[in-house]
Amino acid sequence: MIYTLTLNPSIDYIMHVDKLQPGGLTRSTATAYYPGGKGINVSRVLSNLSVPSTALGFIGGFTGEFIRTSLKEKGVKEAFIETDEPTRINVKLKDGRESEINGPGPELSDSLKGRLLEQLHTLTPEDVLLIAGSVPSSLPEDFYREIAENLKDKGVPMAVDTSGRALKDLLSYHPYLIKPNRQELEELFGETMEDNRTVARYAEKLVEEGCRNVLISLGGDGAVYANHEGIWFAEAPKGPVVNTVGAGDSMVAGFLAAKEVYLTDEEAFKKSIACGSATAFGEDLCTKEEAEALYDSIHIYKEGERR
Ligand SMILES: Nc1ncnc2c1ncn2[C@@H]1O[C@H](COP(=O)(O)OP(=O)(O)OP(=O)(O)O)[C@@H](O)[C@H]1O
Ligand SMILES: O=P(O)(O)OC[C@@]1(O)O[C@H](CO)[C@@H](O)[C@@H]1O
Repeated sequence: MIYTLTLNPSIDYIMHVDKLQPGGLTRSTATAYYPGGKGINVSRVLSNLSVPSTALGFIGGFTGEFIRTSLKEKGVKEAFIETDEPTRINVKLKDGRESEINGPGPELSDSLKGRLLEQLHTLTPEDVLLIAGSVPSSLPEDFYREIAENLKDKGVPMAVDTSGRALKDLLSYHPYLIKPNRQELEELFGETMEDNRTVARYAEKLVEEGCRNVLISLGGDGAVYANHEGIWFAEAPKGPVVNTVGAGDSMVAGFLAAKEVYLTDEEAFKKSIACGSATAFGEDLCTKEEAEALYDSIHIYKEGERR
């Protein structure tokens, strides 16, 4: 079973505006709301791709209830731990650009934290644990490391989509998959990476450090994928960009879904791009059909081989 962990879920409240009036009243032209948080997005896309998963993390209040109900309707299993305070609402403002205001999330006590660690201890090497998103400020900054340390002797494969200190902390635990975007990769190595060849060298470095599958997402520029057998490049399909929130999560879901049905690494890479771009081209996270429609148009090539 794939378990997705979202420490700080959200309702994503999308607000379209013609022109934002800072300090004044702006009337939104259209709104929508979706269950959000990176792990939850991965679970939602997995469900669209007919791959079961269980969503874990902390939720609470009326906002948490909305997430529970939405996941139930989609047939996503969940085993959330209830918080006293409500789950946060993250505002995604669209005025031709995309601006995001993410809430801090509820206070999480030591006892809630302990319950999560106990829950995670029941996972087995046949499972995959996806760790995604920021660590809420009420938890220790190195909480992901604590989780990894706790699972160290259990052989649970970990897929990681986080940034900064949390990402750095997890590298030494040899994750099954990591998916930094360009900015997160630059932050990790303290280098600016202008071209994809440079990105590839750092992806290779991460493989040498023990990450089994390294997916670097490059937004509209596509992606780079590295494992112990080589490095692949892909351009992103061209299309009308409607919403990139969750594009990276869709990418992770596409990769994990492909590996669940034993597709090759190259096919998994292609599927990850198809899912990421299909999400970027739609209002909500991609459906199976939307991702399939893009799959054949994606050309990938291996470093050292003819394009
Ligand atoms: N403008 C775009 N055109 C086509 N595809 C895109 C575009 N932006 C994103 N994508 C697709 O989505 C994938 C992930 O995008 P990106 O690098 O923006 O992830 P991210 O920064 O992790 O996103 P997020 O954190 O918002 O989920 C890309 O590899 C690509 O396949
Ligand atoms: O605050 P975090 O945990 O870093 O990110 C949360 C978030 O921005 O990430 C998802 C998109 O990837 C959204 O659904 C959600 O609002």
